[in-house]
Amino acid sequence: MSSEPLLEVENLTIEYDTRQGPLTAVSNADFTVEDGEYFGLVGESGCGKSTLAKSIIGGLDDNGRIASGKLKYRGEELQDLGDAELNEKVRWKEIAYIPQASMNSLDPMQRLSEQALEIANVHTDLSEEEALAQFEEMFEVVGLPENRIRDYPHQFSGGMQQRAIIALALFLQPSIVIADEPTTALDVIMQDQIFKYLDEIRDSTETSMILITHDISLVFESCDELAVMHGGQIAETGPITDVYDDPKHPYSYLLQRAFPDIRFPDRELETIEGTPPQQFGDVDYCTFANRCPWAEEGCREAAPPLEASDTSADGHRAACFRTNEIFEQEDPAESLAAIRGDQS
Ligand SMILES: Nc1ncnc2c1ncn2[C@@H]1O[C@H](COP(=O)(O)OP(=O)(O)OP(=O)(O)O)[C@@H](O)[C@H]1O
Repeated sequence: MSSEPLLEVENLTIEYDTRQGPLTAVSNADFTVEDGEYFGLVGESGCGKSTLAKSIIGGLDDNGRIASGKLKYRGEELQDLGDAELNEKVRWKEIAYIPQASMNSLDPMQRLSEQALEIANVHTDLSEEEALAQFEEMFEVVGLPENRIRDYPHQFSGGMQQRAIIALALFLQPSIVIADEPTTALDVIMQDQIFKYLDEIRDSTETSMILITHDISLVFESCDELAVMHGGQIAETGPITDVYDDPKHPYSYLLQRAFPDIRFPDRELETIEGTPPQQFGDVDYCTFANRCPWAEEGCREAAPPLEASDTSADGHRAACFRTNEIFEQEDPAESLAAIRGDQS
């Protein structure tokens, strides 16, 4: 096995051409996903999560492009590869992408087995028999009866369809599955079940997962590492336990307090005022500054580097000029209450 990290996102900037000029959807994103790791990419709607995910498999919309930076899969640079090369080298076999609203991506006219064979034909030399045997195996991993691979999508419930899609993504045994909001269309019970199966997949395969969601508590429950995105920038990244116990960026601190936490059942949930902004042109400022209770003028004058703070653990980095003051010298809850008190 190669000693290179599985996936490296290096200072990646992605732009869309729009009528108002180039929109910077992802700005200098930087993180690494290792073999077998479950990595959460989290942030509110519009933060750039899907754009980043799509760029990894070369699936950006026609008006989107990687403006700078690198994407490396086991050390090999992907950002300049064309469609044919990406198809041959990485898609499905190495990196599988489950898009948002993926239930609509199943072809209603085709049996699941036929959809699996189509993927296998394009991306592998497997015989029909081998491909179907592999698909049956994955049906079992996701908790579906293997004798139902020849069913049509409409013969499955919504949750079963979602599992069938995960089985399709897994069946060529990729090294990474990127799952973009895999459970948003499902009810809470189904969501729980899907996450239970994702856990089982972790135990029975070596697949890494990039789980994209707006729900930071889901990521805390199911991932090893995470990156919190805001306005196209990575606000904070690191091991789950460190970010959970010791957030170093105001956005992840507030986002964490916007979701229920079993440690603090009586705590009031935070609302984060405003919405993530759209950025045009160079993003040489902190995109959270206009929503951040702690922001100062300097936060609007330069983009803070994503770096370790004075006391952060290995691999734990945040992009905030004020992190040491807010999280080391003060108690963030007290200083937040004081700021809010002053403002009211
Ligand atoms: N094809 C496009 N053309 C122009 N702008 C786009 C395009 N696709 C996305 N954007 C913009 O890029 C930014 C990031 O969008 P993206 O879909 O990546 O965010 P997201 O965090 O995945 O949100 P969601 O969870 O709602 O999908 C947003 O401002 C969005 O409006």
